[in-house]
Amino acid sequence: MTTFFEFGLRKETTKALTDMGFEEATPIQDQAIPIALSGADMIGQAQTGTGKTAAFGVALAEKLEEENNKVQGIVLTPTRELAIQVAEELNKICQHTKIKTLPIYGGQDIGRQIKALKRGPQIIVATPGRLMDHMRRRNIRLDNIKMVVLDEADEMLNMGFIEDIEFILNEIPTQRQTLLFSATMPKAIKELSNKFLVNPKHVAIKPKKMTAPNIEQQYIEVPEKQKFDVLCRLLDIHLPELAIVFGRTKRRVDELSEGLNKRGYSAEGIHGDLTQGKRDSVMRRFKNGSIEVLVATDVAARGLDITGVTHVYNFDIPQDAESYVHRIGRTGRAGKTGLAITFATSREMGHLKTVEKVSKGRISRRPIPSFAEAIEGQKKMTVEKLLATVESNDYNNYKGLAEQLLEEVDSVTLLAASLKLLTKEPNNVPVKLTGEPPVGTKGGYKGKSGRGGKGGNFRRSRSKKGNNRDRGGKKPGGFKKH
Ligand SMILES: Nc1ncnc2c1ncn2[C@@H]1O[C@H](COP(=O)(O)OP(=O)(O)OP(=O)(O)O)[C@@H](O)[C@H]1O
Ligand SMILES: [Mg+2]
Repeated sequence: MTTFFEFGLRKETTKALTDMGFEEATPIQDQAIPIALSGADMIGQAQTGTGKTAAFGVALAEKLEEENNKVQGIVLTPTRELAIQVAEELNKICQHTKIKTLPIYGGQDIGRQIKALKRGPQIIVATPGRLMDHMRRRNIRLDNIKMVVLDEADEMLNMGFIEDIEFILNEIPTQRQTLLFSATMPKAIKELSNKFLVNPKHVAIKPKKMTAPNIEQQYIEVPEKQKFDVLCRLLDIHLPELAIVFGRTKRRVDELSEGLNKRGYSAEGIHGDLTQGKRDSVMRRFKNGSIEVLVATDVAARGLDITGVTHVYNFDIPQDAESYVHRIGRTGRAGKTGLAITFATSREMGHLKTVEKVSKGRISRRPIPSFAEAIEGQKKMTVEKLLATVESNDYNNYKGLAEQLLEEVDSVTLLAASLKLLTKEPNNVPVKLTGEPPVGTKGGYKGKSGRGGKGGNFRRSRSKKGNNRDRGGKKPGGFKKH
């Protein structure tokens, strides 16, 4: 394994990486950093959670001029949350230099962004739609751009951003360096790279399977109507630190988060119809642990790096293998382990097998957990909490009361009653979700063909019919959301 010192980086960059706790380069960093530093165009592919951000971040930190207050680097991301996160990571990597990174994305006050742009950031991390707004208003000059990074390039194509990306790239001087990153690289990427990259070097850390090795993958065959109860049981059994539950549509996400709250879980939803303020506050509270379950559409499937996500639940099976790989990749990052569980109805079993085959991982079958197992899980949690309180030594105010009670009731009875009180027994508050058609069968959504990978027409035509899936930056009528 290579340490960052071996790349011959300037000391400001190596110091920042050390401050960030990075000791050795990950395999993608090991291979991509020297190529990016050499000035070559590059296509970089490596599994989720393996440090692609820092791979291009280090190159940006090294190659841009800190004394020059013109925008010299642009990173495009498919979602707003990812733009914010990537900008944060780049600011960390550049913390000992004068290089500043600004995220610009839809839904945020444009006046504020204009002011921030005037302060002269060297790097901009943007969603395509909002960057184009600024370009049209001439708030941003792109003639000093030296390096362009397309993060999650394939997703930007899936979302129908192809014309926007072409428009943006056509406005940037051609002597720039262009880098393209993702964990998945479907064929459509080839056309884009043929058009906009010059003799790109391919760096692919491609193990046998697309999914990261430290994610345990399971599925449960469960009828649509039982999914919600099964999810609650699993949450009680697994006791995740933080969990992400993926639902297919915005309505689904709303109904699921409402239902989970009714059953006593602290859950919030995130999807593209919420205001940016709400999206930001949900993400903030999830990151700081005040929400335990994030319910999300695919808007949260790509790139998000949230420490503490131990479990991912595909409440609705993803549309295709790529979506599966990215969704489950929100756990098991940076060497940590994670558990991903996918629900499939009997009619979706064929689709599940296809996802398993294409992603080349093994998804093992698990039975529907019982109510008794759920109670056992909760009891375990109570005992853990109780023992932690014993350890903390912070109960002396209660000792007198305990002695009084022990004069009346025997110790086992008292403790058993206390344990019952402390245990959140699974409740059965009725929760009704609107049914979703199965994926991969007639009447449902079709795997790949439904993604509109090339032209993006899918997105627009579906939205006209009132589909409320969450892939797509363009509202009917051609407005852009991102
Ligand atoms: N060399 C390193 N040593 C230790 N941790 C690292 C290193 N490089 C990156 N990380 C950490 O690993 C985590 C995942 O990195 P990152 O988000 O860049 O992954 P990614 O490859 O872009 O994944 P995805 O495909 O999901 O976008 C981050 O928390 C990051 O800070
Ligand atoms: Mg990433």
